[in-house]
Amino acid sequence: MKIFTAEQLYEADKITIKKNKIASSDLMEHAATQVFTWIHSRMQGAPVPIHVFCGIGNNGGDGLVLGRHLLQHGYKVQVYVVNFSDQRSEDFLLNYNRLKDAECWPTLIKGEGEFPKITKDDIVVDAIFGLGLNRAPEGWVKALMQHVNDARAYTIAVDVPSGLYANSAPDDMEAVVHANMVLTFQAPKLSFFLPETGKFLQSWEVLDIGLDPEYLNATDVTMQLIGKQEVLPMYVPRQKYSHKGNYGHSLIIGGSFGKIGAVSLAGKACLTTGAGLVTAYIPECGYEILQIAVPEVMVTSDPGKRQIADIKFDMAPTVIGVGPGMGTDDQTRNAFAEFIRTNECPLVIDADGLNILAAEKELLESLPAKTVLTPHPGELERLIGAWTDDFDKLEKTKAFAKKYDLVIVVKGAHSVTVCDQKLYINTTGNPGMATGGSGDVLLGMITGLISQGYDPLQAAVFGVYLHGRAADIAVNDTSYQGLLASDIIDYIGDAFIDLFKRPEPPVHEEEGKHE
Ligand SMILES: NC(=O)C1=CN([C@@H]2O[C@H](COP(=O)(O)OP(=O)(O)OC[C@H]3O[C@@H](n4cnc5c(N)ncnc54)[C@H](OP(=O)(O)O)[C@@H]3O)[C@@H](O)[C@H]2O)[C@H](O)CC1
Ligand SMILES: [K+]
Repeated sequence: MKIFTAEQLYEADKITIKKNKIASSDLMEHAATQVFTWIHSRMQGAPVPIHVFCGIGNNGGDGLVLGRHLLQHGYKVQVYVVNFSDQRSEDFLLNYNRLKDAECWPTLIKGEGEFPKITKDDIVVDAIFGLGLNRAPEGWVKALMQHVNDARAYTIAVDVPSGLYANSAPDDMEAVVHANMVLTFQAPKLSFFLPETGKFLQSWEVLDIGLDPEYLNATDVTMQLIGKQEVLPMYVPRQKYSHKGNYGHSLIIGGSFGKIGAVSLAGKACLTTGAGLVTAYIPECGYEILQIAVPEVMVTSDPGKRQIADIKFDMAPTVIGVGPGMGTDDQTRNAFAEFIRTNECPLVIDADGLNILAAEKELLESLPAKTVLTPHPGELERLIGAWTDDFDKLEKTKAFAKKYDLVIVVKGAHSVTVCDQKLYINTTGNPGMATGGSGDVLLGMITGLISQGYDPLQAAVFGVYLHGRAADIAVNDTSYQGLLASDIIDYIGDAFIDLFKRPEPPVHEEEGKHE
């Protein structure tokens, strides 16, 4: 699914109005009616108090239209105008009058003493600010937002939670409405998926407000949300008359005394994702462990007993996954550096491989084009330096990926794959995956996909999706707490089967405020 910037959505708005020869108020009526229908189909007329807070722009206008429909359908609704400015938008004013014509007089809020009482059993609709926010909410407006948050009522935000921008960091983290549900117009916004801003919402749903499909289709975006629909076309079916030689030979390099398990996990995940053959290259101490732990994986041992000391192998791998459990001992560091300088095979690099790259940045110049790096935030920071916020982090990652022609998977609740100035935001996965070894499994899976012929970007995007999906299916049996990295491997097969099963659920749960 495409993620548009606020600027692109405003443009779509204009084009739709012009092309369809409609008034902007018609678009507002349509958009807000969708919000009403969403609420009405769930509440079925229940007499629960609903507080609709409207700003003075078009987001507020949406709130006024919603208030009118709720009122006309007999809901117990109170509409407030958060009167932070006299510069009311035209469509706000039109709908303000329509609301009055429907015998509803909104309550004007002009300061702190005028906040209504909200109980936690009420419903709040936040239509204070939308895409037009251009500075931090201050004074009593900020206090009102906090008053709404403190009430802990079920809160539905129109388009975006007030205080959040679509594609940049909020100016004030204390001045953001916490939403249980965001009913967002036409397309999800980037801020819904990044850790510092995604925490302000629990769930989101897109309402199709009928913006010009031609414009939306033709407009190039730099951000995409990756779900089943996006990965299905990448899937390459297994051919009947194929053999293991058709699916590549992966080499996994890593491991050290006490961390041979990382290579077992990566090797097994690589095979389970479909690689034809997998060889593990590990220090001598791991030889028997690995042969017993994963009999399907072949093992070549390094001359180093407890850690890798000199990377030399007598085979021609299709792809190499390197780093898991490898350590950063001096000998290993030198061996890794020498390997990187001479290697020409496609690479996937994680963990200590990334740490050595961060310490010896000149090695980055020697990486093959489209090498896949899979850093967690700590590893990423060592590579690209500090960032000011999540949006800056992605900009810096884009620049870094461009400089060295890399595919970078920024791991997190929504892992983001960065390549060629584009962002691919994953939708699968769950907090159970915050457990030792799940990164090793991901490295193995991406390596296994490249082994079969997926190009590195597709392998990263598809691998991240499958990894999360396997864990999502697994937690039904294991719970979040009980999920082990090896369980993710056990469910990779189910994740493949699931590609051809049921459609995606419409509601997207985020890690939200309400613990
Ligand atoms: N195509 C669509 O997606 C549609 C969107 N709709 C809705 O319209 C909003 C965007 O509406 P807009 O009027 O552009 O902006 P807002 O309502 O978000 O903001 C209103 C004004 O508030 C002022 N402002 C901004 N920041 C602050 C602040 N921190 N404190 C006080 N005031 C602030 C600003 O005016 P200024 O002149 O004061 O700068 C804003 O203009 C979109 O989100 C949808 O909900 C349509 O209804 C349907 C189509
Ligand atoms: K809002």
